[in-house]
Amino acid sequence: MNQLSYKQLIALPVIIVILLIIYSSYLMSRQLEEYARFSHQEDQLLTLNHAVHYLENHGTTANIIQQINTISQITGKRLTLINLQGEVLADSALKQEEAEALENHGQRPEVLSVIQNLNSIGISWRYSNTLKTNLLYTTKSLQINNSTLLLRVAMPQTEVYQNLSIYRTLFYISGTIALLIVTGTGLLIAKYINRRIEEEHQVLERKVQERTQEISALNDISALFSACTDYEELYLILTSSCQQLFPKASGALAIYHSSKALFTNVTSWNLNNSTTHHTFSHDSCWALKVGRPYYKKINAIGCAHNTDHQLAANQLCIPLTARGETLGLLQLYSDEHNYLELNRTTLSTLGENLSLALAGLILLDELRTQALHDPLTGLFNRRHLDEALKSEVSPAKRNNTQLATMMIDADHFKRYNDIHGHDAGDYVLQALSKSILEILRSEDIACRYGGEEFVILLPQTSQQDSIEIAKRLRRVTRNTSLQFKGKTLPNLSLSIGITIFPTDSATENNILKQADAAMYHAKQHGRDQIVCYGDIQT
Ligand SMILES: Nc1nc2c(ncn2[C@@H]2O[C@H](COP(=O)(O)OP(=O)(O)OP(=O)(O)O)[C@@H](O)[C@H]2O)c(=O)[nH]1
Repeated sequence: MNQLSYKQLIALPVIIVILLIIYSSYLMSRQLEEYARFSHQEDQLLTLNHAVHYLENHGTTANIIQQINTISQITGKRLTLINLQGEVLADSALKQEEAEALENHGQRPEVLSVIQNLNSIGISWRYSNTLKTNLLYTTKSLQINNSTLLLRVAMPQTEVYQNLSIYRTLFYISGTIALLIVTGTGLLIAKYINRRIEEEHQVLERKVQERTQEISALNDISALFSACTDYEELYLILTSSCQQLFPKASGALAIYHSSKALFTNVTSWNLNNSTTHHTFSHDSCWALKVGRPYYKKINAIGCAHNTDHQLAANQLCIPLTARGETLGLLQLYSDEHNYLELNRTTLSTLGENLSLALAGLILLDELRTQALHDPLTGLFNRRHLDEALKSEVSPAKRNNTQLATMMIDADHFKRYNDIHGHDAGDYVLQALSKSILEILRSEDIACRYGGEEFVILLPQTSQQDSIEIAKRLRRVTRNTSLQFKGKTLPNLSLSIGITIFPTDSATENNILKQADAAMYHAKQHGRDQIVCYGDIQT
């Protein structure tokens, strides 16, 4: 629908106001006429009363006609003296002989009513045949020298209408002024409303534009999030996006470590560096406790994890969850009044996108772990061993250090399975893997090579040191008590082959062959022993 102009908007109310004014003018005019007639009648009755009173006190039969004429001159009204038979005795508007020649007034309504009741006052608005004009007649009885007479006062109605026309003129002038004021005010109000609507419209348009830009920016961020292949990339995009989209806010991202049941800040922006690496528990955040975003206004209760930013006016914590699991916490701080509140929807959407991205990375991690690990023992698998060999040989070559490779095989494992069952075999392989991990350093790499065979890469390790490690492993394996389904299982013996790069002239391609050859040699010579490839070559 086309927008109406403010003139169109006020046209209908103005027409209604004008009609109302015309109608009320008509009513008012009638009221004014009533009022004018009433006030003139009152005025005339006052004159009549005064005249009667005066004549009763000062009038005599001899001077009555003169008195009437005098009063008429003073008041400007016509006075007529009539007897109870209706005969006119005197009239201030006529000569005495003309007055006496007048027809009997006994049937005039204002006279007749007083003749019938001497205490009453006769009033009549009518046409005067004598004066040829409309008059207001009022009549009252009076006592002069013990005789009862009637005094009639008359006044032309033209006076009434003169006053009425003054009243009307005043009314129309004030009405026109009022109409002009009302119309002018209406126009101004309509103009003001129209301007406000226009402003509101512009504000809305601006908001829609901003929201569209925000949505587009969020889409871009979401696309970048989903393209991330590692956490560092994700943190970088989050930090730069938040700084760009919400320049008046600072913030941090914490990741949940289920193993420790703790959150650790992994990145932050516009905050001091101590925020990153800050660790806190689930209970120290209201958002985590209630399971939905928590917005803290100024002076409200803040979260306990927010130790450095307790003074920030506003704080918004958004739990990051996916498939019902808590993955992390997005924290935002701002000293700008209402800033976070105004951007809450966008920040929540950002939080949702971030949750999805984190869930994607966790899944990717799980897939990577599955792809590179052996499901039974949790050690690296053969695929990872190939990669690890390449990445360990290079630094050994570059730094001229030794890389020890150990091939471990459980002795007579087939028999073990046959006697104690496949499940017990699995259990023993898991126990052996645990023992291997226990004796290794963090930089060592343990892999399940296949079946009951294991390979360990020991960077920067000499033959002597690797023999010590192998001995320790055999000792631990021998001494570990194996309890399975209420039974104590016998311990395994191990045959271990060792080769040292580059001492044993091994190359990247034959390290495993040499370790296998040494292990095979151990098998051939009675099992349960450690053989170094270098020793069987000499
Ligand atoms: N329980 C269990 N057994 C496995 C697994 N992988 C391989 N094996 C068994 O390990 C046994 C290996 O047998 P062999 O290669 O003959 O070797 P061995 O019996 O250990 O004899 P030597 O190596 O000569 O001492 C086979 O019976 C396989 O079935 C596994 O994941 N779990």
